[in-house]
Amino acid sequence: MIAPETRANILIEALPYIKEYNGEVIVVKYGGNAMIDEELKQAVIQDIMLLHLVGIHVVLVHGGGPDISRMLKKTGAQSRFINGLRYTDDEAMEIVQMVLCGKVNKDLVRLLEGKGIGLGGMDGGLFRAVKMTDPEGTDYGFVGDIVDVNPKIVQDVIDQGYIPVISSVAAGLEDNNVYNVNADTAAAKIAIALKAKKLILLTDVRGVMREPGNDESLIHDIKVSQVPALTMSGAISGGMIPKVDCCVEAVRSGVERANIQDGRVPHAILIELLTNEGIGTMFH
Ligand SMILES: Nc1ncnc2c1ncn2[C@@H]1O[C@H](COP(=O)(O)OP(=O)(O)O)[C@@H](O)[C@H]1O
Ligand SMILES: CC(=O)N[C@@H](CCC(=O)OP(=O)(O)O)C(=O)O
Repeated sequence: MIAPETRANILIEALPYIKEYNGEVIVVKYGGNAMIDEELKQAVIQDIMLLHLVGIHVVLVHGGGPDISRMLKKTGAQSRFINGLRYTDDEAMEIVQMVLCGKVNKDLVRLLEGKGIGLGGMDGGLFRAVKMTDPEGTDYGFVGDIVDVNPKIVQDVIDQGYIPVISSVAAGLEDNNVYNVNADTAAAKIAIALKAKKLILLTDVRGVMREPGNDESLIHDIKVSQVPALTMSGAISGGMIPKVDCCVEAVRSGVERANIQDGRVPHAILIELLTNEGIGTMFH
């Protein structure tokens, strides 16, 4: 049982942080690997609701990679990842759109109990993408690189007092295709376009590790200028590659701070934003 004075003190301790973030946009990316447990999902939703009610404009961008892989498996298709991105053929693209814009998006919107509005990258011209390429000429199929962001629809939803819940698909800029976009990248793009104060990427590890798998090697904070050396060391692989890249892009483009943190910790968002217990890896 917590004494009433202690409870009041906890709230008062949060006051400077609430003042700092009041009226600001915070983009939270909630990854599929941290979404598996219903109790944790509920804790994430409670955090977002609390922040919303104290006047902090949370924009939720979600993943759903494991759900897509499960659904692909049901159809007999395999999932293949290259540099942390899903190779997406046209059949996979249909599943990606169904799972992300349908099941995952609407489940989160429902949990927000009337406060959430679901948006896909096609809504209101939010994201336009071209086919992803890289210097090696890798073919990723219908994986898109967002080249144009029109955040008006998201700002309108915020201005009307709702919480935007965004899925990472995009309309083709130069063709009629729909593209699959990594959700971390989509979160960074929207954070930049909305001039968000902070980008938080929730995942299933404590943050960026110097030695993956060794929790003791967690890097607490990192200057974006230090990232190339870290990448060269080979410490960053798989799904961590797009995460690190997009934190760097966000910070370089004016987002004050980007954080990669453990979505398996209950109330990780509140701990990061409203206490002095910074968790995870902070990019600045
Ligand atoms: N240096 C590293 N530090 C931490 N995790 C790493 C690192 N390199 C690779 N990873 C992997 O990246 C994964 C997170 O990416 P991903 O599975 O795509 O998460 P999400 O579904 O949350 O987007 C971790 O579970 C871990 O296996
Ligand atoms: C291009 C690409 O890889 N797209 C991702 C989109 C979903 C996503 O990013 O989900 P998580 O955040 O849960 O990993 C995919 O198809 O899995």
